[in-house]
Amino acid sequence: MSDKRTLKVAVLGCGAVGSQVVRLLTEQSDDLTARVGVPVELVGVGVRRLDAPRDVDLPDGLLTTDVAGLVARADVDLVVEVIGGIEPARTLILSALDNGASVVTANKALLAEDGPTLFEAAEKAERDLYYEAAVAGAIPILRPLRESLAGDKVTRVLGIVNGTTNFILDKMDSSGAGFSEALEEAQELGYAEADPTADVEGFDAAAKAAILASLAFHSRVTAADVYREGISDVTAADVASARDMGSVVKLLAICELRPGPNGDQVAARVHPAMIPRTHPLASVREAFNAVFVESEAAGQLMFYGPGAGGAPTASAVLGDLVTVARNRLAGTRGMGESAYADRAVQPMGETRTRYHVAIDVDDRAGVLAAVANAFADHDVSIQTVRQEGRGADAQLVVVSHAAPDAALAATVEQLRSMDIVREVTSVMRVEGGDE
Ligand SMILES: NC(=O)C1=CN([C@@H]2O[C@H](COP(=O)(O)OP(=O)(O)OC[C@H]3O[C@@H](n4cnc5c(N)ncnc54)[C@H](O)[C@@H]3O)[C@@H](O)[C@H]2O)C=CC1
Ligand SMILES: N[C@@H](CC=O)C(=O)O
Ligand code: NA
Repeated sequence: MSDKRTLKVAVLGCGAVGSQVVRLLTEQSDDLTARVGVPVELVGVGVRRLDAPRDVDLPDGLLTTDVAGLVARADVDLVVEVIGGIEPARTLILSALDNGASVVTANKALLAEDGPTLFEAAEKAERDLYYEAAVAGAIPILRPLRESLAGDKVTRVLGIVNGTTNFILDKMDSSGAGFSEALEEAQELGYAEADPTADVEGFDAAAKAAILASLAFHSRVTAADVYREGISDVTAADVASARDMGSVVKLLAICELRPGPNGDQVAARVHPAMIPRTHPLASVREAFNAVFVESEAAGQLMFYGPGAGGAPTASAVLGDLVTVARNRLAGTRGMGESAYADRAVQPMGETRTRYHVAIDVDDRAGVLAAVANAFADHDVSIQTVRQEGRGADAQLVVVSHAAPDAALAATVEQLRSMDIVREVTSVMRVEGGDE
């Protein structure tokens, strides 16, 4: 047990999350002292500009633009990094660890791009590196994967891990709005950034998928290993087509253990998918997040709550801070990275998925057989076929059984090249039902 009388904390960044971390640290100072065992003292807040407007009243003298100097202070025990992005966040975290501080971060982009460098530095320095806030904000999901489920075998993690895209898709479903209209509303309400690319194109969710897959399957998975498609091409017709099937479109982060030639592989992907309205993830509305975990012994678990926003994210940061502070006082460390399994990553083309394909066709003899043959040519089995309309308005809606994604993509290519197919109007993967 350490004989420290006070734990000194530096917060780097005072934006949406940082300002709420600072507020909670000061407002809940007495409770934090009781929970940790010694006073937790905020000794500095590193910012880019001293005169920027902030959502929190800071005690005098705490702000500094000398962020590197703050991290280098010998008396700082714990550094909270909530600047975001790759640099200078990476250098600051590495320098904090090197100086003997423990680190709490919410930086999913950095963890997904270069997590191993950070974990190795934490290991070398014998310090904690915690990051619960990086995935699904306030929802406790990384700790359950790392600790509560450490005795089980997780086989699948299926999540709605981006609030902005869930809000947009929910709007498109509930009001029939198009993508641009729904995005505009998300921006007006402050969910989406002025530049919403990271959210809308799935980069944010892919970073979170990499972190989830690494922890769930005890392997190193980076953002580059995650197949990614965003929602900017999802049309009102896709959403309506899902509704006709009793389904809803969601941007899903899917991490699975899949059989490979030399044992189980990790498959990690982010893309829009249709899921049945009866699936627990279908009821996740607006900007909420949820993560559905399947494991061998526990079965199915669902974690739900606010996945974004300053205060919810700060809640997760403070939870880590208390744990890391307690560890530090006890002279111990929590479990770091667990990458012993070292599983290979399965290429997307080999990953088994299911497709929903809506096709405008001429309603004449032989059309159905020709469409079915296109699927058969790629060894893809059809689960259901529905015909809507007649004559020039005929539409076939085909849902496949599971097949390698490359075979399904090739089937769609072939359909697009066929004379009897006027247009392939909707192509989307299907999740959450029988394979
Ligand atoms: N906002 C959210 O809902 C969530 C955010 N996160 C993560 O939390 C982190 C922070 O996000 P936000 O607070 O939303 O971002 P933000 O953009 O509101 O805040 C970042 C702050 O860092 C400051 N900053 C930038 N460079 C700096 C530097 N060199 N030195 C000192 N300060 C600097 C910026 O001026 C800004 O005030 C990011 O890693 C983000 O991915 C994680 C979960 C949810
Ligand atoms: N931009 C993210 C914020 C949290 O990570 C989201 O919309 O979910
Ligand atoms: Na979380």
